[in-house]
Amino acid sequence: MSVVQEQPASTPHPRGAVAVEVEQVSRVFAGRSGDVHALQGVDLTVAAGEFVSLIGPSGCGKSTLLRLVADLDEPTAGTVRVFGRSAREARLARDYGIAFQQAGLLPWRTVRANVELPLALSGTGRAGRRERADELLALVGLSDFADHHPDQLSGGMQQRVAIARALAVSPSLLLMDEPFGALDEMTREHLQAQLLRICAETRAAVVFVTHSIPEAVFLSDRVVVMSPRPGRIREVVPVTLDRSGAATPAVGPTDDAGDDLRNDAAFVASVAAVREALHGGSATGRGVDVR
Ligand SMILES: Nc1ncnc2c1ncn2[C@@H]1O[C@H](COP(=O)(O)OP(=O)(O)OP(=O)(O)O)[C@@H](O)[C@H]1O
Repeated sequence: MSVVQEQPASTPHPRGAVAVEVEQVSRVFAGRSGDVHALQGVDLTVAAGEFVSLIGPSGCGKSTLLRLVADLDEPTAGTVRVFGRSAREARLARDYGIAFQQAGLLPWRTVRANVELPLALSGTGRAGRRERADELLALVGLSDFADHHPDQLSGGMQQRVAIARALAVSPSLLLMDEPFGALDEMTREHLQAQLLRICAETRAAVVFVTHSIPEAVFLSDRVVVMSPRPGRIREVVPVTLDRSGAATPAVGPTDDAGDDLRNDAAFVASVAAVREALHGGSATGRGVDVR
């Protein structure tokens, strides 16, 4: 996992207002039976502090796009910039935190030591690391497992550790690929609310891949709807919701404010708009596995 330099949480990134700029990006993979056009001519700009979800049918290139932003892969054509830098420079400058589908934890380190790792790399002292790691483990509900090793945890718990680790140094940009995919519904909704709160506090920009329309709408300022392969942006659905209630810390074990938001007419309308964008209008919408 990449990690980020510690920056004052409330200060905008020094490189200006654009977190991610993807211009005319294509990615072609050499497959056994010919080229696979995963992405074609994709343009996307994510502002600093903006939450953008990518949604679309399986294989439409969502993860590929995220991996290009993270410099885990290179575009066949086009450019990717992160806070004004190339994706490579941004990775080396540790401009972002990553939480991907596979937790990618280090098996020989305890849960706490995994969360502390990015803090150690950014030079945080021992006491500070421990305090921050314990705070994040409490946030994801894993305080009792700090001294366990990853293989003693369920898949969903491992994912929560990876999320805590991605948040460790309050990144200006979070890249998340179905981070809540393996979680039960209650934990998932709880972590969605926590993520909103964290983003409100840190003003981090987020690029978030999901298969869940309600999840995308709950979290996002804009939902980017992609078309089946070759992945292109079919439509960008703006979401305007008052999330101030949902982003405040829950007092009990449930996130009632999040429930209120999900019952809001504006939420229901946005879910319908994204669903329409995904399924509407063309035969290519068939076979979409998005919930
Ligand atoms: N390294 C690779 N080599 C060859 N083909 C690849 C590679 N990575 C991705 N692909 C292909 O590119 C296409 C897009 O894959 P990608 O994983 O980005 O889709 P996705 O939208 O994230 O899918 P899902 O929702 O199922 O996770 C798929 O057809 C996939 O098989």
